[in-house]
Amino acid sequence: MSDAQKRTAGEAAAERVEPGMVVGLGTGSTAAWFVKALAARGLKDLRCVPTSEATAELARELGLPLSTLEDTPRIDLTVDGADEIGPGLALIKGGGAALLREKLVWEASSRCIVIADKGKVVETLGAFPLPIEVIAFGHKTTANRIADVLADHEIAMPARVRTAERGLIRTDGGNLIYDARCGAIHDPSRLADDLKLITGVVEHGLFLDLADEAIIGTDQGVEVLAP
Ligand SMILES: O=C(CO)[C@H](O)[C@H](O)COP(=O)(O)O
Repeated sequence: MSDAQKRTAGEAAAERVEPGMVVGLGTGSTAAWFVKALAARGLKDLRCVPTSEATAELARELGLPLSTLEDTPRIDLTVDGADEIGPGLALIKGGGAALLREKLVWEASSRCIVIADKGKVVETLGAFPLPIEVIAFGHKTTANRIADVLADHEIAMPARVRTAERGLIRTDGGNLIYDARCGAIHDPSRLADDLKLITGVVEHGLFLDLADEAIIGTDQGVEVLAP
């Protein structure tokens, strides 16, 4: 993980924004570099839709004009980080627990750019634990059903609820996150569909067919990847 590479990617993505755009602001350390670089450009008439309370706070501090998905349901361009970038720009996201709002904003966007350091690019998704957002009510029952789906995908390890020192992590929406140590996800599309069918699962961190472009920061500059 290289913060310099994250910064390179974030700054390059900020150059893609034009005055007057509605911009989706991602969450995480790479997205934060984008937000800072965007604010530094001082573009006129932007409206920015943050994907988390943390990003909203950063954007507010930097003086970026904020909006909501309710007030601006169509977004021109979203720029966000990822935990893994696989073939076809299939992604794992949600390491920062913002996957639900992120996916809502991505899906409302005409164009999505994923930004990352070089270490995030993988041949097969799944080394990074797959985040699954779950309603707190009955979450242990939901976890059993998630385990059944994972077993059907030859993933033996049950997903684990995400905790911090103060107890269970809550998302901005008040839900819980389960992390599934998949190892390798051989059929991301089928796994995505199967997880979505579980009552109690709100969303999962597989972002498939959503990224239009990846800007990867390297020590030499940026690499641009297409799906
Ligand atoms: O999906 C995310 C948050 O939910 C982040 O984009 C992802 O975790 C990458 O974070 P970072 O840029 O800090 O490595």
